[in-house]
Amino acid sequence: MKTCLIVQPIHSAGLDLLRRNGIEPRLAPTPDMATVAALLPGCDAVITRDAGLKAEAFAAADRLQIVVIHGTGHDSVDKAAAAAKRVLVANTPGVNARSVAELALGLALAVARGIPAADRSTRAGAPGFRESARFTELSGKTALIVGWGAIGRDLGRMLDQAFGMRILVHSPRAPETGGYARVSLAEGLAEADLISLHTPMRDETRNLIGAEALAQVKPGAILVNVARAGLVDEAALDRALAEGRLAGAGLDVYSEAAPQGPLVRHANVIFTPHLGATTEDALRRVAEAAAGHVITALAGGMPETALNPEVRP
Ligand SMILES: NC(=O)C1=CN([C@@H]2O[C@H](COP(=O)(O)OP(=O)(O)OC[C@H]3O[C@@H](n4cnc5c(N)ncnc54)[C@H](O)[C@@H]3O)[C@@H](O)[C@H]2O)C=CC1
Ligand SMILES: O=C(O)C(=O)COP(=O)(O)O
Repeated sequence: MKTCLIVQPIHSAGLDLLRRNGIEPRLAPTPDMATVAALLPGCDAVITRDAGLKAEAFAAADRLQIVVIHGTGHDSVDKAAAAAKRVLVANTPGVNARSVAELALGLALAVARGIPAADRSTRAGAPGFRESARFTELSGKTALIVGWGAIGRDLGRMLDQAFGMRILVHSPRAPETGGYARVSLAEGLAEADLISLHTPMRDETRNLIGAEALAQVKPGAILVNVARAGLVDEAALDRALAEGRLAGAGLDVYSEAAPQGPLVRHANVIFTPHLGATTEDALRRVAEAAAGHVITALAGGMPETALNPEVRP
């Protein structure tokens, strides 16, 4: 019997698919790497989410053939350790894009209309919220999409088709922009009323939105980050918010320290706990796609989305 370690819970549809193909899922009780390393000996495959798989866990692997990242971003898996152990790494790109784009849209609207603050005020029975509210429409305004991939494209089209927004695209390597204007980051920041981040986390994108970028934003812009925490310098964002340079920010991803840090004092910052792909629809699709990659690899095949196919000549 082959075994697949499930580092963080996934939709039961993926677990059922594994079992129907003779692969036993083994569920880690917690995703910390010491626990994962203790469970890895004897496992043929791993499915992991944002906890990834780190070098200390790879060190414990004795028959591991494939690690599948449940999702798109693969920054959480140690690729060098995988290569050293000749373990395939695959992800499920694009499968969750619609859910993530919908959350980005939701965060943009929630900031634009102060929905969480309005809810808190209503529940507290506090008077005067309506009278003091000064919010804005998205319609007819300009959106900058940073990273024109599966999610950025989906969001850009929704903002265009549903709100008539002018779409600017900053994505240096994207082959096409669907006819929308391609801009430098500085040009986009200067013009956009909504800035939405959809690039992978890499060395080159770390702190992409830092003090320099935030000094260039159009006053009153909204920032949405549903990509990765490291794209935004949180101290610089805190200063920009304190100085009133932004209307607010919607953050699905943020540093571990953020919920105890200065950003929470801003009522116009909305946090969601990495919920972009957490819909019944996306969770089911991604779990099935991840299980499919495990089944393919353990049968001797190459998953279409393998990130390091060279480990198996
Ligand atoms: N909050 C959540 O639950 C989720 C977050 N994500 C994050 O969103 C990211 C994007 O996801 P997808 O759109 O599916 O990926 P994708 O790979 O389809 O698109 C990424 C795009 O970013 C562009 N890009 C790369 N470097 C860039 C740079 N320096 N500046 C501007 N653009 C750059 C690429 O050319 C590509 O067009 C993922 O890497 C992941 O980190 C993805 C899914 C769920
Ligand atoms: O796809 C991604 O990169 C994500 O961040 C979503 O991850 P998840 O499927 O929710 O574990």
